[in-house]
Amino acid sequence: MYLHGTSKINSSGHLEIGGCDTVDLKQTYGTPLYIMDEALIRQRCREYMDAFRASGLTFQVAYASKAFCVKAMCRLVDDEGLSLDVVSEGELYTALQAGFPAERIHFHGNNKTPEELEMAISAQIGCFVVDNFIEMQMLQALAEEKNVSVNILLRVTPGVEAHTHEYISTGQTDSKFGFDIGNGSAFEAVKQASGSRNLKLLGLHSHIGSQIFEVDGFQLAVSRVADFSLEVKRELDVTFKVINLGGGFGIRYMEGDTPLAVAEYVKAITDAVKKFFAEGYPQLPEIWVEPGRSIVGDAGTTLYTVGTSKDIPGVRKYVAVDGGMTDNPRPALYESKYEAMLANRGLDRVEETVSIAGKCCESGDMLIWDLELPKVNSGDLLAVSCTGAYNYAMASNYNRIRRPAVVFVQDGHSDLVVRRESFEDITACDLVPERIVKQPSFK
Ligand SMILES: Cc1ncc(COP(=O)(O)O)c(C=O)c1O
Ligand SMILES: N[C@@H](CCCC[NH3+])C(=O)O
Repeated sequence: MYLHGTSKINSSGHLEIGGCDTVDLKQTYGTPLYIMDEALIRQRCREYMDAFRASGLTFQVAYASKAFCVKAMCRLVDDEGLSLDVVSEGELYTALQAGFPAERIHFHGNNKTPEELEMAISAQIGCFVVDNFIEMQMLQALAEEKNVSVNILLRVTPGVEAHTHEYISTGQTDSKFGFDIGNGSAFEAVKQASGSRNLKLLGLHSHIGSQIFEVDGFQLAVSRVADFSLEVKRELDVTFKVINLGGGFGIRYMEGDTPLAVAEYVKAITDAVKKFFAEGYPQLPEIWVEPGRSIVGDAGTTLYTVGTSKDIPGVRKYVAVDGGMTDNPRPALYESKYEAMLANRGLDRVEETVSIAGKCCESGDMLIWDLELPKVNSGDLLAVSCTGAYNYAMASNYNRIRRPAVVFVQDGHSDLVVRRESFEDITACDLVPERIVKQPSFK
């Protein structure tokens, strides 16, 4: 397994992250456990901020909180000076509860409810990324009612097909998100937004997809957005102050993955902005981006305890862990691949090829196929790397499995940032109608 950030094998042969021995972490917190390398998260935040500073452009880096949104993470991101992108009232609530400055919060989503818009207006967030005409009308009406002016960006689909899994590709014309540049709907949206009384149109937003390794898709998106901005300037005399180019920068999950360094992505984007907005545009726009996965993805490791196994001679050996698709649905959803190792036996040599099964009542609940490990025993610890993004965030209670705890580790200290769910949590929202009430059979 590739060792990201501060991960290393210590002299006892144990995986250590942030100076914490994972065998000790299991003793303290139990498994499954998400372990987040705080130093690596901070390093990634700084890589973005430094690269943008070097570009000389005015910028905002908004962490896409959908990747991993808990209060401690919001605090950390604020501490590093980033902005925050939220897509629901739940994420907004978490950010506000964490004391994240509202003026640096951007609100996304293709179906924001009136309640969500109200909540965000009342909180005086920095910007709404408006996705469609119905939302624009709703937002205008609510802002007018409250007699306030709200900042907006219009989300456009630039007609760029990102080279990634089709379920996480979003910039193409046939997408549920945004106003299409190609069919005139983006132009109409600019016309309406720039004419509205209570909406302050700052600019455009484009996001082409996720886990992208090449820069050409981003460069093409910048050129399409720049062409469109010039058209809008010419036809409507509207100038954009801000261009938001979304997130999507890829990370290394597996050996064959070849992401660029953060600085290279940023340079490609900022150079493209300088190039395509150079001619005919009154000023270089402010550039905003929204990285999620590339801030937290490789900082996360999930620690499991091995339970049962099933050997089918000549076919395959299944080794089951105490988690699965409930804490990491990505293999089942996207056929995502992960690397893993035995965290308590990091120096032992490889002896067998096994497939890692989750504990859900679902044949598709497989975390890793054909993984080379030392001879695995019940009670061993399995560490799966690169689980910081879209794992805890997409976790579920399927089979009424309790969501794991999350710890931040740094310099030999561990801090619990999300406690493990309890049985009470699992049944907290259940109600039993009076007519079928019976005393609980288990306390
Ligand atoms: C609008 C928007 N912004 C930002 C992101 C973050 O993407 P990533 O985690 O790939 O950086 C996403 C998710 O793909 C998104 O939909
Ligand atoms: N949730 C996806 C990516 C989509 C992100 C949001 N647009 C993943 O796990 O890779």
